Amino acid sequence: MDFHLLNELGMRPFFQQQLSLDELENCTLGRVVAHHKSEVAVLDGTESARFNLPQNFEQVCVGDWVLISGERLVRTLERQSLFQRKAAGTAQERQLIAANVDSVFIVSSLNEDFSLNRIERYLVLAKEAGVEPVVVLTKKDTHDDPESEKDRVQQLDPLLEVHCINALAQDEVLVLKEHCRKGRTVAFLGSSGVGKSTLVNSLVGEQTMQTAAIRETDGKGRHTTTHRALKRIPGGGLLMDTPGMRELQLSDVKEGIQLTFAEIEAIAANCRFGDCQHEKEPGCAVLKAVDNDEISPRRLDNYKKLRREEAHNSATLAQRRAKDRAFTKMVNSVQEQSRNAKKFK
Ligand SMILES: Nc1nc2c(ncn2[C@@H]2O[C@H](COP(=O)(O)OP(=O)(O)OP(=O)(O)O)[C@@H](O)[C@H]2O)c(=O)[nH]1
Ligand SMILES: [Zn+2]
Repeated sequence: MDFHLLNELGMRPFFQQQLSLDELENCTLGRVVAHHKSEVAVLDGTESARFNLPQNFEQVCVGDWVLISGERLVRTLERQSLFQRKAAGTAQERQLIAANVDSVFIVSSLNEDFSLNRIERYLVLAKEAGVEPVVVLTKKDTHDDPESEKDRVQQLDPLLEVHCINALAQDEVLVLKEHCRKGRTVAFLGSSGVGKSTLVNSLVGEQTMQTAAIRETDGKGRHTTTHRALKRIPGGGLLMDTPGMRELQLSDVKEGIQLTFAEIEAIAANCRFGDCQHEKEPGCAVLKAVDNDEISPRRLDNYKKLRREEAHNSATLAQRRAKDRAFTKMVNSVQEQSRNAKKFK
């Protein structure tokens, strides 16, 4: 195995340590750059090859490291980070979207759409996935006081990396280069029109991006091209570009919420009631912190809203139906009671 080439694809001790001596000697490693129904395209340095997914093979996604023996996929290595989505309404089925991303750029433009709530929502997704978030505020050139907005974002978390740039200016985009260096994998989150493609183009250059396609051979040695969800940035790392990133939902993200709103969760430990909803319960430490200006009302509202959405989306279809049935039953019984009450009047 050529570890120098693999390192450029993101190989590091965390993955290497998972290999047995036997595997080190007899297998090769590759990174999944595209995933079709029953096939994956795997890059092992300069060229990529397609492999059939054996039946009963564990779920694989773009960004995964896989172990290969000859023409056969052996196993997937444990992931360092994972973006995933639970298929709507089912308990176990999950859809893996992107594995082993190192940094995710949360892009938000400094115009009317600018919203701390939305940034917090993306922070939840990043933290849940175990990926380092970097907030990038674009369209700095169109705003009178961009630094004040940057300060507001910084207040969400003093340790958060926040940049404020004009995405069209190549020299300003350089602040993100460190994240895109060789061996690093980056991804983008953000609404439509905020400047994600502009950033990518400024980072890698439109021309180079198009020519950066790596040759791929199929089993018969023919060269083919497929849509790659993991692309190499010329002279740098890898760019995760899968449509699934746009469809991430707030389901099964309890931990992401806890990490994003850590200070609220810590204060909530002092509420009188263990199940305090921080609405108007007596002895609520969170509401007291809002009164004392320690937590902004906006942030508390968004925390509650994201928690409700999380709970709703995480409920399985069966659970939702059961809830609906319980509700109907309750309504019927109330109606019956009221009818009976009238009867005996
Ligand atoms: N003035 C200015 N314009 C920008 C900046 N960033 C992006 N734009 C412009 O905003 C528009 C939308 O940018 P895109 O890069 O296409 O946005 P996107 O996030 O990729 O949008 P989708 O592809 O829909 O997800 C384009 O016309 C860009 O030229 C910036 O920092 N300053
Ligand atoms: Zn409370």
